[in-house]
Amino acid sequence: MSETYDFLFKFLVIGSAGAGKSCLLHQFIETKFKQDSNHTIGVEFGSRVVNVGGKTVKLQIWDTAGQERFRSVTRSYYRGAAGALLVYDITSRETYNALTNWLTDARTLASPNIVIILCGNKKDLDADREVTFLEASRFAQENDLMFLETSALTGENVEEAFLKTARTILNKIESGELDPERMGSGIQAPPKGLLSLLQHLTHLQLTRTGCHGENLQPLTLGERLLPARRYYLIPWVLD
Ligand SMILES: Nc1nc2c(ncn2[C@@H]2O[C@H](COP(=O)(O)OP(=O)(O)OP(=O)(O)O)[C@@H](O)[C@H]2O)c(=O)[nH]1
Repeated sequence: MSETYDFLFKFLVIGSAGAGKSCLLHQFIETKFKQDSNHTIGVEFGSRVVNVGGKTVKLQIWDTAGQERFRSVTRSYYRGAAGALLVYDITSRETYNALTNWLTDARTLASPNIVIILCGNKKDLDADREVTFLEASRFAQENDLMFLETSALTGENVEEAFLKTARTILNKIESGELDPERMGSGIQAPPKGLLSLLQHLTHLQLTRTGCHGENLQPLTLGERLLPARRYYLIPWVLD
């Protein structure tokens, strides 16, 4: 089934293990709570086409593993992201304290213009709260982030978090602050080139090892293939 859309935005979901990233993605894509969610290994992938500000936008969402041991793998997926959900668990101060590290990674490894929304997840567990709304909203303000408290369990504010981020990116495109033509902006028009058409149809992504043989990275359009590198086709959906 072919889809048409005006823009494709690459999104990341980042934050500490157990904050509820996979459940948020699942709630957004399937409109239901993911029971028995296990730790994510590396990255998982989901996509959904939404209407924002009169435009059709395909959100290509990468759900990353929060566990430290996957950090080097997940970091290689940051490149070219247009938006990110930075997630902590309102019942876990530990996940809140780690936000600064996640934020530094996002700002340095993704595009400098990345639009980030802070999500205080597990809003339904208010009785066990360790982080107040006020404290987190101050953090968001100081760090130029949008902010919502969400619940992947009840679905509260989940759709809003993704749509608010997409709307902000669109506004930046319309005001000229973001250039969708710029490589690495995380924004694409529908697939035209052979590489993106192949990826779009097969859900396989062409990746390569980095300069020193480390981390798999997605290939960008127009990139030349080099004999010293190794190339792999990997599925977009990893679970
Ligand atoms: N009550 C409640 N529980 C939630 C919510 N979101 C996630 N959970 C639970 O929190 C646990 C972790 O959720 P995951 O979505 O797997 O967490 P994650 O951030 O993807 O974790 P990693 O993949 O290890 O990085 C699971 O037991 C979920 O059932 C929520 O909004 N409310």
